[in-house]
Amino acid sequence: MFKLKNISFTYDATQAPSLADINLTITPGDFVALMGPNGSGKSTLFKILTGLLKPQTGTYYFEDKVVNSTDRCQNHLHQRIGFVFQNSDVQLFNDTVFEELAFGPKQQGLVSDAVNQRVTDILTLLGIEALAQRVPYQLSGGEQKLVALGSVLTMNPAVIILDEPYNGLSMAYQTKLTQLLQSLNAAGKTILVASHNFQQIAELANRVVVFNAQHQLVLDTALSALTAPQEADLRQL
Ligand SMILES: Nc1ncnc2c1ncn2[C@@H]1O[C@H](COP(=O)(O)OP(=O)(O)OP(=O)(O)O)[C@@H](O)[C@H]1O
Repeated sequence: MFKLKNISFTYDATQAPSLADINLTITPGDFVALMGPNGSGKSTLFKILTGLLKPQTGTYYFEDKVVNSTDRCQNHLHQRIGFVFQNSDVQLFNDTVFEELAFGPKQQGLVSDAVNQRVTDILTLLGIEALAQRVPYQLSGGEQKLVALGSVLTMNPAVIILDEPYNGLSMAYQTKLTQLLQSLNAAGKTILVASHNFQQIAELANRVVVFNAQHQLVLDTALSALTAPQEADLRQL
């Protein structure tokens, strides 16, 4: 599904790369956790995968095609990949939560009844029906995170990428999110999650990819194959 070959990315030519020579393959149905210290490059990788940033070197393949900057290619990424940002407020721009969740399916060309049904289903699934007519930017951080997730789910993407999705969520919603992501993965969705919380990761993912402070990918393994010292290191992140 995703294949990265020797990808490097630098925000500023005067600085060291934020991602250094990354090779990574992700297959459909994978549930991958990205871990690593602050600033190691996890969000940068997500922005490359979603087409928001273009790597200076290396090749990025999505569904066996080289990703380039053409509108067609970018639209394809946008249709197939849903991205819940670390700061959800940056991705909410509609006047109501209902409109926020309706925006994606409308763009996909769904008729009005189908859009309304999808939005209602996702509001119910997330337990946020009471927020439907609220203004997104006036919501709490946790509420905004749920709305951002909802706006991704209404598009029914094949891949769901979540950057630190548990931040700001109450315990009840953390549990709900874990169950939801498990059921989405069981239904065939490919899921990538960045988190610093090994405990949460261990309940979810089947694979862990780890970056170091030098922005290199230093470990890529099944969670079940982690050694005790590796697990102890991940619990410190
Ligand atoms: N817009 C930007 N301009 C310049 N440098 C940036 C920018 N965004 C990120 N960086 C730098 O790129 C590196 C990787 O940052 P990134 O946000 O990808 O890390 P991260 O692993 O997601 O961190 P965290 O766990 O803190 O969220 C860091 O050194 C960061 O300072």
